[in-house]
Amino acid sequence: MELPSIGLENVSVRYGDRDVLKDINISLNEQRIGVIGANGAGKSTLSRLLNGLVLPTEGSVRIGDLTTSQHAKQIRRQVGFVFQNPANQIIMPIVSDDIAFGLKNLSLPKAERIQRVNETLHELNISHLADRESHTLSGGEQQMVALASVLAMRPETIIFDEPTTMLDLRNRLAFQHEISKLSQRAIVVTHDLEILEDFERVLVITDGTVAFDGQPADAIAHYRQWSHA
Ligand SMILES: Nc1ncnc2c1ncn2[C@@H]1O[C@H](COP(=O)(O)OP(=O)(O)OP(=O)(O)O)[C@@H](O)[C@H]1O
Repeated sequence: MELPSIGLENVSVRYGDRDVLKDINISLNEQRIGVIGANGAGKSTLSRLLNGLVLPTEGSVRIGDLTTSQHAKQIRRQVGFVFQNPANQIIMPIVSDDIAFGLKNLSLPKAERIQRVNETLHELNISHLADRESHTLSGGEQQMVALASVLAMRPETIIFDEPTTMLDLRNRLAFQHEISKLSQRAIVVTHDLEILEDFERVLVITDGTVAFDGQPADAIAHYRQWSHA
């Protein structure tokens, strides 16, 4: 799969008189990218910029030839987002309907929609949840269903905002395995440093800037050192 380059050029995000992200310039071409840093550093804001959920106050965010300010709708199809709180993402009362929901917008034939739902449930080892009422799921089960809904859409890039917070060890490993298999690009915001071990690149965000950008082990060492200071 040819992955479009993601570029942030002179990007700042301001809320009121507060600079949450400050003049960020980065180009993302890797397939597995982690984003770590302290609470409130700006990680979620950065991740939300990448599919146009947040627009820059200054500068531009480019996905291939498209910019989030001008091509929000096209970019939403290319860049999926798995929210930290799955309750924000699950829409339909029954799990399999929820996973099928987004597929309707892709104009796929019904048989293919059903097949994709089943395949995705199977890949994530959650086929047993297919007929469950969404509101009766545990937090971790909801997180897996939210993940399935985005995976079923097969976007080129998937952004995960703290995807493992509610997962037990087994589901965390299933998630990690799923990420390692993806042909898509995954950008993962997390406090769970272990899941980034095999990633190609990790950004450390400190106070609205990219304080470190490199290999996972070096980025984690930088973050640990910063946290102890
Ligand atoms: N819509 C908003 N309006 C005002 N301030 C905001 C808004 N969204 C985020 N912020 C502020 O911007 C800062 C960065 O928030 P962000 O959610 O990006 O941090 P984070 O690094 O993801 O933190 P955490 O690890 O706690 O999730 C925080 O101080 C937050 O309060």
